[in-house]
Amino acid sequence: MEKKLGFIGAGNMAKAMMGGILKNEILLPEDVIASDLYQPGLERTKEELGIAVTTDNQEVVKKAEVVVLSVKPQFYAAVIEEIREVVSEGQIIVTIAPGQTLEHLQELFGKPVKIVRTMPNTPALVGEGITGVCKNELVTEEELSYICKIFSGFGKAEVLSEKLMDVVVSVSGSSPAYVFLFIEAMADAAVADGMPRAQAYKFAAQAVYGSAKMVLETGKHPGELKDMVCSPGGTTIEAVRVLEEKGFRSSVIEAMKACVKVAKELGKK
Ligand SMILES: NC(=O)C1=CN([C@@H]2O[C@H](COP(=O)(O)OP(=O)(O)OC[C@H]3O[C@@H](n4cnc5c(N)ncnc54)[C@H](O)[C@@H]3O)[C@@H](O)[C@H]2O)C=CC1
Ligand SMILES: O=C(O)[C@@H]1CCC=N1
Repeated sequence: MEKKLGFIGAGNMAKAMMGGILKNEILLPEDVIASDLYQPGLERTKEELGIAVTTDNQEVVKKAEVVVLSVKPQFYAAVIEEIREVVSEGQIIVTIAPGQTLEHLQELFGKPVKIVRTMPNTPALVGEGITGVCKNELVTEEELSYICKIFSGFGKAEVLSEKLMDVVVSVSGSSPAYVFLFIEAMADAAVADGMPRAQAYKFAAQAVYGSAKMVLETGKHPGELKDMVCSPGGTTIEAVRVLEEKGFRSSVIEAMKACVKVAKELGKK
């Protein structure tokens, strides 16, 4: 029998995960419950997904064997304080917040609790997410596999060492935002050169999608794939020259280092 899955906080990330889990039939709507402080949002989620909803966080813990804490990192301490007494030994608490280490979470609970720390991303909504996963010593390998199965319902899930979790924030948790900026910028340029807006998004997004697929499916180095596009004396190498001149790669690297820094700082709060 499948375990019931609960979400405390039914915002963007929780809805992306629930959408992926239900669409791919990993769980049925009756096996999912979510709580939030914001009642109108909850009612919409109930209508859209057919799941049970409540404004009582403790009810989620009482009804679900696996509970995902899907509030902002700054609300973790308050939510844990609210639910810690009703969390039982056999339950699994899944976290999705940057910076919140297993050690810190354990301290907040103040008692032994099975915790799986993860970092998903919003492409979960369309079944193309990727999630980094690690666990504390109370979680068995079988339980970890079960959590990975749930996360695989909306993309890929990979177990890794906790010290890499801040990197996962920058390379996949936050990175859809940089990719959307990139797509928007490409579309703006296409519009500037006369293409209708909707068509520009389609062409830019499909080019990003196809390029990502080439990296994943050919196994070729991204540099080699880039070289395949650059004809001698052609259009692409000229665009590459300008991107290098404007510090494109360095901007991405610096932005991601800033992202990791904030993830580490969030863990100290
Ligand atoms: N949005 C993203 O792309 C990603 C977000 N995350 C993490 O997911 C978590 C949630 O982020 P988002 O969904 O983006 O935020 P959000 O603001 O969209 O959702 C958070 C929800 O929690 C609710 N909430 C606040 N306090 C609450 C409480 N005491 N009890 C119950 N519900 C409460 C809010 O009303 C809101 O609906 C954060 O920890 C974030 O770092 C992780 C990976 C990607
Ligand atoms: O911006 C944030 O803090 C969260 C974590 C990863 C994506 N969104």
